[in-house]
Amino acid sequence: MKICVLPGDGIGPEIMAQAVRVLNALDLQFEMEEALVGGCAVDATGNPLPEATLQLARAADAILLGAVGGPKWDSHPRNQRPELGLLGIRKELALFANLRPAILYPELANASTLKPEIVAGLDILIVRELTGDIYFGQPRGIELREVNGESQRVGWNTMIYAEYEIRRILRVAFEAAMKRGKRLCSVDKMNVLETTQLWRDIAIEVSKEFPEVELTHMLVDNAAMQLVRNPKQFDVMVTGNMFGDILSDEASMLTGSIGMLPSASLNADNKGMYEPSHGSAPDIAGKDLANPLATILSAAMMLRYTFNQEAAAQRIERAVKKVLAQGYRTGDIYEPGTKRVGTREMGDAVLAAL
Ligand SMILES: NC(=O)c1ccc[n+]([C@@H]2O[C@H](COP(=O)([O-])OP(=O)(O)OC[C@H]3O[C@@H](n4cnc5c(N)ncnc54)[C@H](O)[C@@H]3O)[C@@H](O)[C@H]2O)c1
Ligand SMILES: CC(C)[C@H](C(=O)O)[C@@H](O)C(=O)O
Ligand SMILES: [Mg+2]
Repeated sequence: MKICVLPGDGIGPEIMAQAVRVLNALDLQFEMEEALVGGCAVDATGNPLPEATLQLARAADAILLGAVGGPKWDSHPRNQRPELGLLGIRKELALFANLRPAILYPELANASTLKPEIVAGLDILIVRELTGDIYFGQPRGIELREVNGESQRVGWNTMIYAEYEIRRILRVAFEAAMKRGKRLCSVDKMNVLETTQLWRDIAIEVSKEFPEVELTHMLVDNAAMQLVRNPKQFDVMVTGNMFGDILSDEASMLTGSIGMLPSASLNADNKGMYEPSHGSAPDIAGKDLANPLATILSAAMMLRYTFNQEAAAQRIERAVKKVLAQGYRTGDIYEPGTKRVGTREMGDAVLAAL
């Protein structure tokens, strides 16, 4: 089981260290190799995704990523943006299916931004398309154009989906729904955008292959509202790259914190990159404050989806549940009466629970 470990920037190395300790505590044989991606790779090589990193990622069975980016690189030219390292791996490895489970651990009911009775038992899976949409669409750019009789800078991007891209992510979502509550909500903006009119048409076509799943459609603005009004109406949600980015951050707060939301980014062969849904959290980086649980839970997803080690995945998930029951909390999920711990201590607690 070869794992390419990419700690990245900001809190990335701190949370990754805890996930690696947890993996090493299992009775499994991993070969782990670390490489640079993001801002640290820009600093070392000028390239957010050095060729050596890409090669290692290709050669590995799975990739574990911390986070990339930070203010240090905000004024770098666009081809040196740390985020390009992440987007580059997703695209190069065709990791088109991003699974983001938003699950409320009962111990965190009070950490949720919603009332306990609205979120109790929450278990939603957001299936986000990850290699298309406005993120990758061409043409794009910033240039001088004649507007209203004067020369002005204009910025533009292209929201584009080909039929095959929509079809394959819809199939992943329907298959996930088959294994869960058999309800799928497809989120689009078909009232305004042609791209998502096509999305809705194809969702309806693909639904014919899955007659047991109840397919509903929702416009993205309403979906954002419904997520905080009554999130338990959802089982599986499927949407495009950009809407999925936004809705999954929103959903994370229903579970208490973005520091709790893991993710799997899979290709057609279940090769995957596993990453927390949050970013490099520059405001708390280097202070031993970050919540490592999203990364640790991402490692559990890796064991489940790429390595078929369901028992080991559940062992990690039970350990996380246990440390929460024992009252351990990083600052993002802290409430009076619980034990506030740092990143490393949270890792210690998970190891002890294992
Ligand atoms: N997958 C990724 O690598 C990824 C994802 C999102 C953002 N980013 C990048 O991260 C940088 C910062 O972005 P941002 O501030 O918009 O989003 P962010 O997710 O990094 O942080 C948003 C807020 O959530 C908090 N937070 C995030 N993760 C946490 C954790 N594990 N524990 C406790 N608190 C946590 C942060 O402290 C911050 O207050 C940007 O450069 C952005 O592009 C990277
Ligand atoms: C860092 C950024 C490119 C990334 C995204 O938008 O996909 C992040 O926000 C995420 O959710 O993984
Ligand atoms: Mg995001």
